[in-house]
Order: sequence, then C-alpha cells, then structure tokens
Amino acid sequence: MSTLRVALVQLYGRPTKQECIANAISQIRQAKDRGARLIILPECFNSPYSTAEFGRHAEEIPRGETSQALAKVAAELGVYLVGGTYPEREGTRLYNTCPVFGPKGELLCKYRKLHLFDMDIPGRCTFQESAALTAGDRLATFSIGSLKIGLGICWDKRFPELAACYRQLGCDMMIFPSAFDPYTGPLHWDLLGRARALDNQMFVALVSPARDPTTEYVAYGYSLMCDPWGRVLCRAKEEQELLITDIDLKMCGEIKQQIPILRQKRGDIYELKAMK
Ligand SMILES: O=C(O)CCC(=O)C(=O)O
Repeated sequence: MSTLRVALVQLYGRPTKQECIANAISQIRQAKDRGARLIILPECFNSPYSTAEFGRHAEEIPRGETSQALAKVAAELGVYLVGGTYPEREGTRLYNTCPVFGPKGELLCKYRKLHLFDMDIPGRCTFQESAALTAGDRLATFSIGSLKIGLGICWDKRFPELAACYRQLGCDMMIFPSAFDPYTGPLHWDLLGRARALDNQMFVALVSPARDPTTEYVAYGYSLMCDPWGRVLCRAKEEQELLITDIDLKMCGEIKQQIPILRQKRGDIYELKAMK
C-alpha cells in the first residue's frame, strides 16, 4: 500500500442523537462511494458539546446504539471507521471517547481523551470538561497494513509530548477528532496541526464539526490534513463537507532520510517515555 484514500467528515449537529447518527452514516456511505478506505468523524458528533448534555447522551462503548450503528456500517462497507468521539459511560464515570472500527465491524481500539478541555478566556470561550468527565489513562493505536496510527482528541494536540510518544511507538499518522472554537481556531488550529506533523514527520488529521452559530458551543470547522512536511494537504470550510484526500505513504520514509532529526535525538541528554 503506497497511498491511502482518507475521508474527513465535517458534520453539522442534528436535534437528536438518532438524526446525528443517520447524518453521519449517509456521509460515510458517500465517502465509500468516493473510494475512501479510512473515514474519520468529528468530536462529539452525536451530542451537543456541553457538559450538561454529556450524561444524557452517554452510552457504553461498544454496546451502545452509536457504536452498534458505526460497527454495522463499517462491516457493510468494509472500511476503517474512526468514530469521532461521543460521551462514554462506564459505571458512574463519563469519558470523551474515540472508538475505531475495522472492516469487519470489529472494535479495533478506543481512546479516552487524556487531557480534558479546561479553558477560560473571559468573554471568548470558557469550558470545563473536567466538571463532567474523567480523563483517560492510556494511548491507543491501530494499523492499516504497515501504517500505524495514533489517536488524540482536540485539546490533546496542545501537548507535543503526546504526539512524540506516538512517534516513538512507530506511528506515521495521528488523528484528532476535534471541536475548536471560533476564537482559538484562527489562532491555533492550523499551527498545532502543522507543528505536530512537522515535529514528528507524520500525517495529522484534524476533523471538526461544521460551524453552527445557533449552538451553545460553536465549533470552528476547517477540518484539515497535514503531511509530514507540515503542509496542509486539504482543508474544509465552515459548512458540512466531505473532504477526500489521498496520502502518499512513501513521504514518511523519504522525509526521515532527508531530514534525519528523529535519528538525532539525544537520548543521553533528554528522554521521553510512554508509560502506558
Ligand atoms: O484547544 C482549544 O482551543 C479547544 C479545545 C477543544 O475545543 C476541545 O478539547 O474540545
């Protein structure tokens, strides 16, 4: 496999969970029709992005209705499906979780957001995910052929150590289902995606909900894919959009030869270690 066709599915929220799922599935089918093998949904795609709503929308993963619907469509279409994120319930705890389904509908892995989004920019954006959610406690990867992919969620991309740990584990791509806001979006979205890609010489996909000014939390939009050179390969606008891109996997090996920074790390002076 030297190229991989990837779909970044930027979705509007819908009034009910069932309508959100139906909208996602219709876009997933279109992505498959356009040849995508890896399909990625945005953060919190089946629920309003609101600490007051997470509990009402939460479900067990993979037993809940969203996971069942995604597993079914992944198996029917034979695709790799990164199920964006949705609120997960386990016992009394809630998590912001990204499940990944394989082409047989199997759950390949699930990742729970490690760094919770607690931001306070007065008059611009205040959000306290930690008031409702528990943070995850481990990394998660899956592979498509020889391509190893690491998962993070939105705020996680602000932590360069996380992407660097995935790099150490051999990942050549990171996927961040995300939902930046219209204040930090223009300032940091591209920059963080490009920086994580360039630092680690990997592809980086950021997938956002579409922008809807009528919702309590307004998402930025502008889903994008960066290549290992730190270039933006493709970028959505603000509306719902299905973004399809072919990534050239040879690029990962080439840049590592040409700019061999990963081999030049000074393990005798500093060290980075993934604990789990
Ligand atoms: O990092 C930001 O500016 C926004 C983060 C966010 O929206 C999230 O983690 O869901």
